[in-house]
Amino acid sequence: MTSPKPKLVGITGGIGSGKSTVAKIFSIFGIPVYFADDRAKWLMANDPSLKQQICDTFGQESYLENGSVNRTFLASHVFSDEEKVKKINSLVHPAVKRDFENWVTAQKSPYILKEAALLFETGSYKELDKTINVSAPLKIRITRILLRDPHRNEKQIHDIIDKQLPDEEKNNLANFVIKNSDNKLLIPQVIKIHQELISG
Ligand SMILES: Nc1ncnc2c1ncn2[C@@H]1O[C@H](COP(=O)(O)OP(=O)(O)OP(=O)(O)O)[C@@H](O)[C@H]1O
Repeated sequence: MTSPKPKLVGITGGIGSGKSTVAKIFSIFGIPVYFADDRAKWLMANDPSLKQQICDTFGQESYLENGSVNRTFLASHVFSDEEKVKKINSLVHPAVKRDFENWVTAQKSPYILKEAALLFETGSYKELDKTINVSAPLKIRITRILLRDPHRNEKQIHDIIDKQLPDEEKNNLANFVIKNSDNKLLIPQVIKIHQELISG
């Protein structure tokens, strides 16, 4: 007998909102989590067909001689140009979609989580059954990012924030909102959503 397909739940949030932290709490409760942004990086470095497409589009310089991604080249020649960002996304997103679909078929759980920074911005939330937005005040997010990534400065963080939907819009689109300010406990909020997802 085949087990029923798990419910697909997206978890997102602006930079530094704590979506990875919250996703890790769900995974401690035994819920499988697909970290889409990490997986996209892995696929760019390891999927032969995606690597070939990237080389064909942006040149052999996209990879170093040892086969690893040439981050310096991509940062200055691809990620700095909006049209090229769209192009590379049009190569990476289908690869992630296929990889996610393969991964889902192997999961035995009432629901699984897909963690991604741009779930609403890319429209990929439409392929999911439910969504969770992790929300935190901007000031707290910036403080936490500067602590986590000391190499970043506030301007770089604001540049990323400007490319993301505002928190209020994401809260309106999401089925569930987890508040991650300093005075809110995460685990009770995770338990409540977990119970709704397994009973609904
Ligand atoms: N409730 C909290 N209290 C204190 N620190 C927190 C809390 N939640 C998250 N953090 C810390 O804030 C930082 C950002 O959290 P996390 O990496 O989970 O965010 P994210 O939304 O996944 O970020 P990004 O979009 O950059 O990947 C991390 O260092 C994390 O440990």
